[in-house]
Amino acid sequence: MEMSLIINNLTKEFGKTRALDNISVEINNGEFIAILGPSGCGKTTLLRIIAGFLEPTNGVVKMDGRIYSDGEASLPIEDRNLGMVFQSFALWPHMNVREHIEFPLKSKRNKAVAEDIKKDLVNKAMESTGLKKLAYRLPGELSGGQRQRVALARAIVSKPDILLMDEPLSSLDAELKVNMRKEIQDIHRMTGTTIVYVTHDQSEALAMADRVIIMKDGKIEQIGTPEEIYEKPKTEFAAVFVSKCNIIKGEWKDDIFYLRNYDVTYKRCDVDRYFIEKNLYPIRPEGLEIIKFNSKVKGIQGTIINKQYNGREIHYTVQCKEDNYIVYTEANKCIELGEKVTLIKKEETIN
Ligand SMILES: Nc1ncnc2c1ncn2[C@@H]1O[C@H](COP(=O)(O)OP(=O)(O)OP(=O)(O)O)[C@@H](O)[C@H]1O
Repeated sequence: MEMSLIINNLTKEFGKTRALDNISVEINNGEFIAILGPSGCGKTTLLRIIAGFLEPTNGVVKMDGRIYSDGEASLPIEDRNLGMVFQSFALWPHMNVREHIEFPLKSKRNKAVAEDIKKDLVNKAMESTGLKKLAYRLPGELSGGQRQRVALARAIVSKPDILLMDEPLSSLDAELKVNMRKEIQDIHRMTGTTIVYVTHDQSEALAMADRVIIMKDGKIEQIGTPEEIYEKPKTEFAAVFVSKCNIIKGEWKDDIFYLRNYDVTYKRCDVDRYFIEKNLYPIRPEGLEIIKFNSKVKGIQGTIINKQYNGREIHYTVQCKEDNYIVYTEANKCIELGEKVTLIKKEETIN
């Protein structure tokens, strides 16, 4: 596949704060990329540099061979063919839906586009976002989800090379969020646009993206497909942030892991070298089984200190000596708060 957006050794410093620390990534044409990380990790800074709102301290951003920024020269924002959707959708109260969507086509760079083509582009953008019937409504007469769709339609109308999205769903309620995910995926499929999507919500990133970039402290921790990121985390941070892994301490000797504090061993499954070097074993919450305390069974002993019913599953927090572990079980399993239990690693667990 043809490379589209190339980011090379990108660094951004604000005074003493290094918001981006030597970031390199190549994004394919038409790819849906999620940038995932906690608050302050540099996601927005990366997006703002791609957009052209910020200049990097060092490094290069190139789009289809064209230099966007290289630390010296910089292509002005209006000459980068971008669509943008941000957390606050910034709609003008006096402009109706249709006028909002027409607006980007009135810019200088679209001057040469014929009126009937513009009309066609606006109609297509309204159709793909389901806004046709609402064309003459003002923002104040729309629901949150409908306003978000106007922002999306406005961003895609001029067929951008890249669509940049910064936490676009964060102000919507839970149900609407899940519906809008589907709409964004539909738009991606229909338009084939490259999408760079910033979020701190791992379920959003895993659900929609072709590849996920996990960031921490201005650095890339891991890049991979949602499956790779979830099933084969390569760092402790990726394992905990995305898969909610329990990080069990102990010691590796060849392919056997000896747990610290317990007379228990685990055989090596698909555990990344990173964890072996650090004498750790990451286990996802569904990779442990809870049984009522049984001193004859070799496992981690602990006490249930929290229980959350979650529909299909129950999420338990189990206090085991100095560590707390999270375990998900089927909802029909009945273990009470305060009960003593034994945790056993399921055989089939990948890690
Ligand atoms: N204009 C600025 N001046 C100084 N420091 C800044 C500036 N913009 C960002 N930073 C710092 O750079 C770091 C990265 O910020 P950034 O906004 O990229 O994080 P983020 O991952 O998008 O966080 P959030 O999810 O909270 O928006 C933070 O430590 C932030 O305080």
